[in-house]
Amino acid sequence: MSATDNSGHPFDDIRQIVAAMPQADQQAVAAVRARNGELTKPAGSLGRLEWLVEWLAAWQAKEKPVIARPLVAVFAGSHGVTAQGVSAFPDAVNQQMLGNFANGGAAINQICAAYGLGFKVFDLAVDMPTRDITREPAMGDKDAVATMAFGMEAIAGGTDLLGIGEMGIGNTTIAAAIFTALYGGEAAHWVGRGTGVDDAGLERKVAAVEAAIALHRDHLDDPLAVLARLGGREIAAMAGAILAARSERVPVVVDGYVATAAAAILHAIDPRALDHCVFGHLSAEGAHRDVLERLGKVPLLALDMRLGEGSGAAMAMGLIKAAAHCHAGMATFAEAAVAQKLD
Ligand SMILES: O=C(O)c1ccc[n+]([C@@H]2O[C@H](COP(=O)([O-])O)[C@@H](O)[C@H]2O)c1
Ligand SMILES: Cc1cc2nc[nH]c2cc1C
Repeated sequence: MSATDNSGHPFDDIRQIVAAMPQADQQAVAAVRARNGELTKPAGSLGRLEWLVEWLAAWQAKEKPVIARPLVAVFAGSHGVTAQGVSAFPDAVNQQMLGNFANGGAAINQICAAYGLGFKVFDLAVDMPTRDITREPAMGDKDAVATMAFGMEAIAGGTDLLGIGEMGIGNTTIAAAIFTALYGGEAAHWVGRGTGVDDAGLERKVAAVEAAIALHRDHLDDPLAVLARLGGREIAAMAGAILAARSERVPVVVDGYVATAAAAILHAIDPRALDHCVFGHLSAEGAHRDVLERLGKVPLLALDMRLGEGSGAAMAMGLIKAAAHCHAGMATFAEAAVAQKLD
């Protein structure tokens, strides 16, 4: 199925892919549970690590899940809304950080190196910002769908665990606008300090989100219209990548507040759309906890991180790898001649 068919409204293609999503493989989950009961540890003693292996098995449809080619995909975009003075950093940082990623100098390079994770960057035309959402739709509907299709390429090289992250000065304002559109409430509830704006910057962010919601209010019923009107290209691409991963049964680890905005768009289309996703960490961006509760997700880590660039997802991928290793490599009680629990 292609996301760029010419027939009908461009959003129809995305809805078709969502409607055709595969579901969890319960047989693989049952096999993991059975082996888990034999391994040399008290039942349940690896806590959520045990659940993580069930989750991997459910989506990989494998009785022994493998993480041989983990990949962190980082999507970079630029935002016209920065004209409203909503970030502590200039737009130029986007291009400069692309250079830093390529040279191995960013935090994400080091986390990937530490945990043996592949790393790929997708440049969503950082030299061509989306339009300022306080004045115009960020993108046309076709652009948004084409950008989702580009994001779907993230898994083209093959991966068995996909981390989703982003880079985009101004995109915590974009994420806050998306959450305000999806969930309602005061803009101030969804706005945080991002890269570290001062109080005046925070006020400008709230004003920008309020202006964007007022301008686009008659067009925010459809989550894909929310994505096109308010979203950045990297957010559309992340939504595409998460959806493509589902179609190919690749488990996904979502990064922080901004990446969660992409996931929330899919969840608003179909609440089952994130069943193949875990959330790597609880971002320091204040409203992340509220969003994760709405998505019914418990973050794996809480490290007060607020960097983006897939860093929180990558940290969690290290522990997911360890969970898979325990399951695959531990001895059973019989193999190790260890006495079982007393009855
Ligand atoms: O996703 C998060 O939790 C997060 C929280 C704070 C900042 N960021 C990163 O910081 C940039 C956006 O911050 P800002 O202040 O420019 O909106 C962007 O590059 C994000 O990757 C990301
Ligand atoms: C330096 C810098 C690095 C980043 N990585 C992700 N977002 C970022 C924002 C800034 C400002």
